Amino acid sequence: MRPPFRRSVREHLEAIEDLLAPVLRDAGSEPSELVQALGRTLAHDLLAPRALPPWDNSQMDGYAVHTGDLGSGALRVVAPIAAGQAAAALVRGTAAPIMTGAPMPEGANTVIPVEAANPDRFPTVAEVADGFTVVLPDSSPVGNYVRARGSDIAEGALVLEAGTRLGPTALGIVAGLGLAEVQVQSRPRVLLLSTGDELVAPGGELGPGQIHDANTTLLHAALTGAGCQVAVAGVLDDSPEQFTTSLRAALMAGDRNYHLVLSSGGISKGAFDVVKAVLSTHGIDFGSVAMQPGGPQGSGTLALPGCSPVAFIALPGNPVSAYVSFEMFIRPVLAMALGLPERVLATATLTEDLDSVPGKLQVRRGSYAHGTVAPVGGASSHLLAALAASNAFILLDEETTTLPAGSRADIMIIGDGS
Ligand SMILES: Nc1nc2c(c(=O)[nH]1)N[C@H]1C(S)=C(S)[C@@H](COP(=O)(O)OP(=O)(O)OC[C@H]3O[C@@H](n4cnc5c(N)ncnc54)[C@H](O)[C@@H]3O)O[C@H]1N2
Ligand code: MOO
Repeated sequence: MRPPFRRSVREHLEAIEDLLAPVLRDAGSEPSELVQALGRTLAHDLLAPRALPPWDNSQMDGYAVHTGDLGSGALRVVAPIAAGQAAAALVRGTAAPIMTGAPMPEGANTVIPVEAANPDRFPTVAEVADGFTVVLPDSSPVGNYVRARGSDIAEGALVLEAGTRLGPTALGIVAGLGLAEVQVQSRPRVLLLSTGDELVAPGGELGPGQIHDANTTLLHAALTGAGCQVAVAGVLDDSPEQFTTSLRAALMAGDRNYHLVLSSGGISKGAFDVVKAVLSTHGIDFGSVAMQPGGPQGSGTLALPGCSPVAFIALPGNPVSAYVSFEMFIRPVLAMALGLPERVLATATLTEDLDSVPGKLQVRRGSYAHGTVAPVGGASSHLLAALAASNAFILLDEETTTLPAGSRADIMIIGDGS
């Protein structure tokens, strides 16, 4: 057992990075169908297996012609080329009706939009058979309204880099290149547990002194939103023996190969703080971080006899403390590993005075809009409704003890937390 640590926010973030980043790097990859890959992270660089467009094609409904035939009077119109057809070579001195996306016939090097033709329409089949002619403008640049082969992406070019988070546009280009599957990073597998004999699952009846378990849902949703696959162990018993037995059973159940175990509660100075009591002798360091809320923290590689070693992060039990800790220490590491957008840091004009504890980063909850941030709720870490009404954290650094209304405050935009 090591003595309790005292860390700055930066030091604790570095400790979590050191713990988690190597584990996430080795999480492996798997194939995924395209829409199922939405929000997942590309495992390898993706090179274009073919050029896009795969051949020169028309950007307009019009006439495909050779520029050398313009300005020499009416041209005989030949059979039209539709999208999805192979085009016959253009005979010099003729004009081929061509539809948007249809392949350019060999021998044609420009497209005249139908609106610029005289007459400004396409002939019927019978008119073509009767020798329909068209008068086109005297000149047109070579390549006008022609979408050249490979002008979107050349064959073999890098389309998407490994680590790209796949959104609709990335998936669109993958589909456009004709690929039905994409190799994505496997989701980190997280085992989530809460502690506290006072906790009852949502939907359950409360006995005296009991409250509903908010953290399991809060952290489950936050982890899922950050690209993890979560297994819920539920609320483990507060007695050290029962806790150890249940934790071992949870680690051995399911597919077992967790990348991270995340707990909330049971880590401060209470008489029943079981997580700290049991795990400090099994490889987990506990201590305090200069942050409020989220002061008590634990982290390390859990070495429970009979179980494979696994990264373990112990968050404090107050719901706001647990969520702030997730945002400050866990999400940034997941974001780095999975290519998630990082939280935006900005400044905003504060609407009311705020006080802060010296020596700690104070993380207050706020509502941010149009360059202004209004504190929501007080500093207390049980204020779950105020957290839900916030879209930003207001960050008051270690040196700040008071920040008056009207001053610029540092904020971190969390949106709806997803
Ligand atoms: N003497 C001291 N007491 C406390 C200290 C301290 O330094 N000295 N630190 C306080 C701070 S700060 C925090 S944060 C909490 C952290 O306590 P624990 O991690 O041991 O958490 P618990 O005691 O189990 O619970 C704290 C609080 O949160 C509620 N809780 C816990 N889990 C859930 C859950 N899943 N869903 C909803 N609410 C939950 C629990 O009922 C308690 O009210 O310690 C302070 N005390
Ligand atoms: O850190 Mo506790 O998180 O201040 O409530």
